[in-house]
Amino acid sequence: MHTRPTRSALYIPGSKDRALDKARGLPVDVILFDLEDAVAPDAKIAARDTLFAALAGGGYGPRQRIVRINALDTEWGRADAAAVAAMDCDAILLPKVNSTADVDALAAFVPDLPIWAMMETPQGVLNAASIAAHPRIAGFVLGTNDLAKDMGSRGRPALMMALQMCLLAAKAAGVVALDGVYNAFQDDEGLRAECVEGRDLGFDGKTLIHPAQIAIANAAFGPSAEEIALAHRQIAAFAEAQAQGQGVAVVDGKIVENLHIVTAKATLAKAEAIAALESA
Ligand SMILES: CC(C)(COP(=O)(O)OP(=O)(O)OC[C@H]1O[C@@H](n2cnc3c(N)ncnc32)[C@H](O)[C@@H]1OP(=O)(O)O)[C@@H](O)C(=O)NCCC(=O)NCCSC(=O)C[C@H](O)C(=O)O
Ligand SMILES: [Mg+2]
Repeated sequence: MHTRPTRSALYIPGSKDRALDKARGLPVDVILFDLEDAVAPDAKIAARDTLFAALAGGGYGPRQRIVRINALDTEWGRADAAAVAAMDCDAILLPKVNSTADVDALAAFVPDLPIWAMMETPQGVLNAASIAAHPRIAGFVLGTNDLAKDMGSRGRPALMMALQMCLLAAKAAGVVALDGVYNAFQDDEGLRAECVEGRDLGFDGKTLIHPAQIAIANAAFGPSAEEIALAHRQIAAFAEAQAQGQGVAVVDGKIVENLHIVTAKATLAKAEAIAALESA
């Protein structure tokens, strides 16, 4: 189980001082400092220095700091990787990962940092299982815009098989899986519905493009008060059943077996980790 909360992961353009500064006070679990698509081509080289200085300045607290570089086959990718290796961050995010060869290539530049993979190409999705199992991979981020572009598809239902293939691969390998962004950043109801859907599919959190999206993702991907209360009741009922020599308890008319207790304990551990993060 992953212990650090990843309910919300906000992309921040690595070129924008104001947004980089604003992020220090945002209640987000993960910051995705972007050198790729959020940065215009003529600003990419300067963005490396801007981001290096922002990270060196600190102030991001317990949030996970992950830097997305440009792909290694672009004119910026290799220099980005070398620059990120010297930055004060928690992980590096590689876009458009097609296979483990891409991960190996990046690993040569950054011997120490955990690597996260953007899953956003048809080839990458088909190779999801081997990419997730790569020993340097710590997480998947779904790139639903690029994937839809490459697929020539429209709408989230058309991507569902790809999302689930990436999820299966991530779960089998025990790495984090974050859902793609919701582009209509002023549509709260649409975002909420997509967060709930992503949570129910099994994603660990949602990638975001605007600070106004954070609270919605945090609420959807964090355990609710009802879920926490139910977990306590399941654990207590199961302990009582066991004390009476039973292997099954009943709570709210539903059976509770050992496997449900594993989930209940995971819910409580997640709630504790979120509380610790929010009080840090
Ligand atoms: C989407 C935006 C362009 C909207 O910008 P803007 O109109 O300026 O927003 P606001 O005026 O509402 O901003 C209010 C304040 O919030 C700050 N802000 C805005 N966005 C961010 C952010 N992402 N992080 C931190 N702070 C942010 C503004 O500076 C304002 O602050 P203040 O001036 O103090 O009031 C904009 O939100 C934006 O650029 N978002 C990021 C876009 C991005 O990162 N895109 C790339 C990642 S998504 C992707 O690549 C998908 C994937 O690869 C795929 O294939 O699917
Ligand atoms: Mg993309």
